[in-house]
Amino acid sequence: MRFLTAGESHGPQLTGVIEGLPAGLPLTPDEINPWLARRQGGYGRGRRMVIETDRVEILSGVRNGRTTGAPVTLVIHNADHRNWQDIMDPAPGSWPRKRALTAARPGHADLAGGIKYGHKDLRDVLERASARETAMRVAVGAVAHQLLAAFGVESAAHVVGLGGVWSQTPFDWSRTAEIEASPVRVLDKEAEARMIEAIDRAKTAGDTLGGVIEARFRGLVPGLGSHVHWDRKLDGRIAQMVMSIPAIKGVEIGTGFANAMRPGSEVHDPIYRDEARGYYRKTNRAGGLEGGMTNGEELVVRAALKPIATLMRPLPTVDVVTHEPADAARERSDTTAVPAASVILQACVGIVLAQAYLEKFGGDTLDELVERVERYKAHVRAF
Ligand SMILES: Cc1cc2nc3c(=O)[nH]c(=O)nc-3n(C[C@H](O)[C@H](O)[C@H](O)COP(=O)(O)O)c2cc1C
Ligand SMILES: C=C(O[C@@H]1CC(C(=O)O)=C[C@@H](OP(=O)(O)O)[C@H]1O)C(=O)O
Repeated sequence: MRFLTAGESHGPQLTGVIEGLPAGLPLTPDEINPWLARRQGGYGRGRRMVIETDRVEILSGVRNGRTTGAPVTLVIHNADHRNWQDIMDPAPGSWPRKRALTAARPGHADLAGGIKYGHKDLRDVLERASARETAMRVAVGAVAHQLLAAFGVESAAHVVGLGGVWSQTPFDWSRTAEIEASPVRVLDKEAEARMIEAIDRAKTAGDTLGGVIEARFRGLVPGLGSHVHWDRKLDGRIAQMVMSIPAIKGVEIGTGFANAMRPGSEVHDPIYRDEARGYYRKTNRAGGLEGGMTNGEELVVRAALKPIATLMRPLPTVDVVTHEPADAARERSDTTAVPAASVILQACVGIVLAQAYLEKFGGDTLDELVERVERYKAHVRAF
């Protein structure tokens, strides 16, 4: 399964094309729209999220609510486009353009993208660099999760830390509804209040915040990915996907960073087996991955999100037209996007896992795939 996304933040729409889905997968907008709503939520988002109510349209590859095996085309319209039509479509050759952005924002793609593609109006860069693109990636991730659900895989995501405040309440599968109801997607109520205060303080100060997020998957078969070649190792593929999410600057599997400072005897998860459970571990510091493969334990992926680059109290920069010192451009912006990013992380890791299932089990129809997965589960139990 592969996919492409296209579309600018303030253009008419985002488009996604997914190729390689099996036939027979139940799929309607109802499976995707709740993911889009979850991604739009979260305390600390800017006014753009008030303008948009993201809804997906499925334009190809599905009939009667099931995939046909043909490429699936997804569309999400940008409601804000109506306010940006003339800005997005300036007369050819006109300069200066309306709302041209020339004071490159430190931390955003503006300067490097402007130099690389020869744009002096850095809006030509930001329109595609914008995390608006993640709306379509989450839609693709929702489709991936439809597939994972057919194999018995469940997932969840939450915020571990935000703006210097750590949640002290560990993740709990029986409390995912509380995570969904929390404005900052944490279980720890005291931390939640302090995170909200931190966001309010940052907003008043014209500043922004980052944080740490976590996605979890259970029900995965062991042996997704492979140890035999670098580009088939699942941890590497997950890291690539996760690092491609805007503003994510670190990725961790299990307790990866803490493990680095402990002796092996306190890190590696001893192996047990009984008839009811098969092979299992009492600890999961490896986060469900060993040797580039799932090991049958819960997959735990963490990521570090830097603070939003656009500051209302701007940092020093240089104007790329005048070459004079300037204050960085100020655009309508989020104060933090950490809660939203946890949903993006969950969706995106789901894409890599769905790809790994399709590679391992093949098949042109969902029925074939499910049958092969079940047969493999029997092999795992007997091994
Ligand atoms: C959900 C989400 C929303 C974001 N919103 C903003 C924003 O409003 N303003 C901004 O400057 N950056 C925002 N970002 C981050 C930028 O898109 C990102 O920092 C930029 O594209 C540069 O890429 P890099 O941080 O990966 O290097 C957001 C990121 C995510 C994941
Ligand atoms: C539009 C989304 O996020 C945007 C990501 C973003 C950025 O620079 O990455 C900048 C902001 O865009 P705008 O200038 O239109 O307010 C965010 O709102 C979204 O998540 O759907």
